[in-house]
Amino acid sequence: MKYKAVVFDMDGTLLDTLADLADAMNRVLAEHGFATHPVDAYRHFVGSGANRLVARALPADRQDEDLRALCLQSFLREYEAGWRNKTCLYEGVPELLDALAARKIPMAVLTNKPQAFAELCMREFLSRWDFTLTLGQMPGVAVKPDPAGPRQVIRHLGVQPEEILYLGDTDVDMFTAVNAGMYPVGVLWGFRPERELLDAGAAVILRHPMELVSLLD
Ligand SMILES: O=C(O)COP(=O)(O)O
Repeated sequence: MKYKAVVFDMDGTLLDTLADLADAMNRVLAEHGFATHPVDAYRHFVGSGANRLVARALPADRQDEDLRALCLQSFLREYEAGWRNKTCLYEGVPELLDALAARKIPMAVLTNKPQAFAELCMREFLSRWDFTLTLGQMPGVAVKPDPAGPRQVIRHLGVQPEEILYLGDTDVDMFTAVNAGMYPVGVLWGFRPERELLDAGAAVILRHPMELVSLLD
């Protein structure tokens, strides 16, 4: 078998978190008297960490540092209050994780979600499965697509980068896989379109989670 481990992105790949993220940020925007965004707009705001989500959601002419920092704190507070209201596993993900577990394939999560929320989500939605590591965004550590996070995950898994399938739903995820030497697998059930994933280097595109299993044979 060519591939020995699977690393997953979280938001838009394992979990549909879009509505809870959007609701939290829209509450912050409303609090400041700014226009809110439709939930679908957040498909393009999520993926590069909470800092970038806040900056992308704020009005273009209100990007001053202090306001961004204040809104980031408010966003984290609001998200803490509502992170599991509408969030759920994508259809087919439990079956895929069961299939990987049955084959004893080591699994890990690498996400730009703040570490504390990544851990909460793992406990709430993914505790049935054994993950070697969950690595989220931490202060002072560069977010994906920087290769620092992937290197840490690869070390923990104890396999070569080219033996790892990295599944993600955004261009950032594909760049992350390419930068770290992992095999970039784009998924279409998440937040972004196929064209973006292909342009960012996706080697293969999945329409349903169980399609991953054929890459392991
Ligand atoms: O940007 C985020 O907050 C999370 O994004 P990711 O799980 O797709 O890395």
